Amino acid sequence: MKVLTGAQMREIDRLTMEAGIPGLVLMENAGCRFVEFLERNYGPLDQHRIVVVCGKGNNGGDGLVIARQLSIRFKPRSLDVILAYPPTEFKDDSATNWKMLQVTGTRVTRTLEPRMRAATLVIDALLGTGLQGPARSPALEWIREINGGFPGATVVSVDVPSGLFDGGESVRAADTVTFTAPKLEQVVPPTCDRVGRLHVVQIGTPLSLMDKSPEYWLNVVEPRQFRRLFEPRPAGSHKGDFGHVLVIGGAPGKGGAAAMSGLAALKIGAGLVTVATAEEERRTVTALAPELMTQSIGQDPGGKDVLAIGPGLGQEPDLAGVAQRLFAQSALPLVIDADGLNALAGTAFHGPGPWRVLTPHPGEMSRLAGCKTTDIQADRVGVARKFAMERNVVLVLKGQRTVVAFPDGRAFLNPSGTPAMATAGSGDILTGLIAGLMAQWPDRREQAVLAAVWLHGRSGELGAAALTEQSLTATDLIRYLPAAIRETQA
Ligand SMILES: NC(=O)C1=CN([C@@H]2O[C@H](COP(=O)(O)OP(=O)(O)OC[C@H]3O[C@@H](n4cnc5c(N)ncnc54)[C@H](O)[C@@H]3O)[C@@H](O)[C@H]2O)[C@@H](O)CC1
Ligand SMILES: [K+]
Repeated sequence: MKVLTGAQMREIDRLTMEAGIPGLVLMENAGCRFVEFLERNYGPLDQHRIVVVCGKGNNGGDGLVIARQLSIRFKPRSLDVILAYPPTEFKDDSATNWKMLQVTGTRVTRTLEPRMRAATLVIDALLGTGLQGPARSPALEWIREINGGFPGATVVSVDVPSGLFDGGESVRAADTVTFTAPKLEQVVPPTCDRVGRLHVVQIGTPLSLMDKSPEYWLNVVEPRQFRRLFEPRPAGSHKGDFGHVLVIGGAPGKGGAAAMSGLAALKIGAGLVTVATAEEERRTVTALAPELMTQSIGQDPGGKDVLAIGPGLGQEPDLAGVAQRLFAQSALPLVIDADGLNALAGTAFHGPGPWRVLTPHPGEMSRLAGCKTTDIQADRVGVARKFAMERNVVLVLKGQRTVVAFPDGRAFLNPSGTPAMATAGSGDILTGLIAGLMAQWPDRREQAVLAAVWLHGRSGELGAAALTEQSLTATDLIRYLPAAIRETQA
């Protein structure tokens, strides 16, 4: 699903209206979809005490539609509209809706009366995509009231939690019902933490307006993109149909990392997995899973379909040289992680053509890109995208909301994951999942990478729910992988 900036959303709205769909219709649809959401998730609505806080722009206009629809269709126990600005400031479609609301006799005030503090639902229609910079007075005071002034209420935001802006104060919503497409601030940290559950509803904007244009290059990962990868296999399948992964890593004392990558590749369905390690680590590998084959680290990688280089590889110059050579010369697709990335850092590497998937965490990314970790974290999407395009690689920048950037300029944000996954070996599992899926799906490698990233995060969420955030360890991700895979078929 596409993600839009506020400016892109305004442009799409403009094009929609230019195409002949009136703004008033869009606003009515927005309000109706929002009320339907409330009915489904918080119904029966006649049991609620509802306060709708409206700004003076079109977001406030949506709030006026919501109040009118609630009043006509549901008769809540109480319904109050608070106007943050004098009603004379409403313009165009919002002004029209102001007139229409008055016909319903709904109670409207400019101040918060003490009885309203007993509200059970607060609708935040103060500021939407028209926000410029951090929220200012008087909207700012209303944001604070919405967050702290209604102790028993659930806050549901219209389109965007009002004031959502990195470095600004905003509403902290339980749910956000957004129109047409997710907006950038709703899906990237730190602002994504204030959105609550995000629901995208359609209000009549033709999605074709953004489908084709390369200008709309940012997306969120959704399981429906890759559900085909987990459909039942043909009855006559054999292990040779599902690819052979070779994991190269496991220096002395680090065999576990390579073994975990190998196990993850097996558990995501690769037909065969071999792990190449230091001689003394080969038993660590087979002890973790007897299904894994082993070979020595210097042995020819021939006969494999995908190579995963780096888990526990260590920093021996010889091994760094192996990683650099394979990166530059191998005709096979490669996944490169950990010490494999450190081997590339500081060299002027450029993807030679066959798939090169790099999976850095922010620290590794800082070494690859030669900049500070704080600069990367300040613009994760921008840094990842630029790097993928310049170096002709697929870049998987790990962290909260992992970014997957492709060399053609498209990027995807992954919504799944939990801080429980900040634990040793979590990255080794991801490397194995990516390699294992790429080996099975040589014609669907993009979907394979996105699926691996999503499943990794979702397994973490399911595992943390069962085991606690503290007790989840990397191999638990593999235990919860089947449940995550099943969700893609739901
Ligand atoms: N065709 C459209 O444009 C549609 C727009 N819709 C709604 O309209 C919203 C966008 O409407 P608008 O562009 O009118 O903008 P908003 O309603 O988001 O806000 C604009 C108002 O906020 C004020 N403002 C801007 N920055 C501020 C700041 N930092 N602090 C305090 N006040 C600030 C502006 O002075 C302006 O009065 C969307 O989020 C959506 O809810 C929907 O009705 C659907 C159709
Ligand atoms: K809002």
